[in-house]
Amino acid sequence: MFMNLFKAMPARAGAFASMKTPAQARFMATVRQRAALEPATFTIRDGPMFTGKSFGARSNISGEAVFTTSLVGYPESLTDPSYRGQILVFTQPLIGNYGVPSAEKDPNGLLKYFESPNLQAAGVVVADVAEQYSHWTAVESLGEWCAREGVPAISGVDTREIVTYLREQGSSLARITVGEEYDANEDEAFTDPEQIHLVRQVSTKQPFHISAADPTSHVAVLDCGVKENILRSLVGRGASVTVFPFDYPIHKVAHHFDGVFISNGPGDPTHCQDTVYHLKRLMETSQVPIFGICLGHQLLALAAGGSTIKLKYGNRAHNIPALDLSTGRCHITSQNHGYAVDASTLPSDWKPYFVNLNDQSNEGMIHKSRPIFSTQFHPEAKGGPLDSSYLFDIYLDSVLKYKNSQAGLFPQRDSRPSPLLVDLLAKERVGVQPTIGMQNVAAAAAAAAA
Ligand SMILES: NC(=O)CC[C@H](N)C(=O)O
Repeated sequence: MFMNLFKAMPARAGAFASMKTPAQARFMATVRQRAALEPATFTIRDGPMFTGKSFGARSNISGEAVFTTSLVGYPESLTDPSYRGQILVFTQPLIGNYGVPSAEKDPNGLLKYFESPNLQAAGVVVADVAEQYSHWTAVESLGEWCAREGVPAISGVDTREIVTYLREQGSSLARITVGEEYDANEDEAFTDPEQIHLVRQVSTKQPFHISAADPTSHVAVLDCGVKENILRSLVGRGASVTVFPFDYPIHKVAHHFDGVFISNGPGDPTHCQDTVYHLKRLMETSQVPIFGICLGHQLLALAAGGSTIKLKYGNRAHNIPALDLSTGRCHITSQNHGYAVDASTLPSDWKPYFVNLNDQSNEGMIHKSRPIFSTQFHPEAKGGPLDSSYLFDIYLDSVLKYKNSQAGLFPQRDSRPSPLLVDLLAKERVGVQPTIGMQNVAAAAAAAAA
């Protein structure tokens, strides 16, 4: 709609020249800004090329093109480390109308509005970007944010056609090029994120600690690219968390904790063989309750002896029905994944916990006799439905039970983190490099300052 208006602008510009109200002035400013936008192309390898307008960073990138059908939550999705290396295509045609919030932190030191400190997706594709935004939390537009973070973004393309293609061909490598047209039909023009250890890029390099206000338990979190709302969901329910790098030998420290949690994260789960081994050893040597989400679910399944598969185009949406096989109740769930656990490979002491009612893919598993379970969907869902957030309550109930049972068995045991350790540990992710785009922005700034 806006694009059509834009096309009509040159003929009508004179008619607006005498407008005076602030709203009209803002409108004119937007139109002028849009007129200044550079052309950009979105090219799918061995597929079609789409021409539109750049509204983000002036750089070229490639990555795996995936699509989400979520209607809201673009600041959360774009800062979700699970999207590292991916070009995110939004099927919701108008994106950006409520702007982008700040990196403000809550009283626990966790980001209030983002899922990680930086924009994680490699690129952004929308049909129609809103340059005018309005929301009480907004501090900048989607375009300003993408430009500041070094992430290219393209609008004015037919996302229906892109998604139809991706649904038929499956997730594909693609490229965003800003400026004049570019022949990207050469293999070297496309980086395949599947060849990159993405979890290593997004995981904290050193442990960090977040204390709950009035802690009742202490949980060890394996950070494979943890979403901030997972930490909020644990800390908000009274669990202090110590967050470890994804390859930390968690089985060696688990006896200091009341529970272990395995986070979401980007890429192929089979890249994380160290984590899989540590989880296997953890389940052999400890009775500690374990909960895994998304990549965490896939890693736990690999550690249990199961296997994972790559889905044709994945599930990325906020309204996917998942049936709880233990209760027969269906939950509407938030999802973002390209891989799935092959439920037929689960060993006999495990059973499927949830199943996807759209495509019958596995949505979770649960141990038959121990407090260990995991879900493919996101019970912490931000944005998205909160139907399944009760799983955090179930997990933390088992954490408290375990804590009390251990106190009975080992009266000297104290799982509270030592004040000295809490003091020494960082309070946020350590040494995580932002996306390549952001690194380019930082390098350019350093070069300009030199
Ligand atoms: N959100 C996630 O943790 C994604 C898991 C994994 N990278 C996948 O795409 O399946």
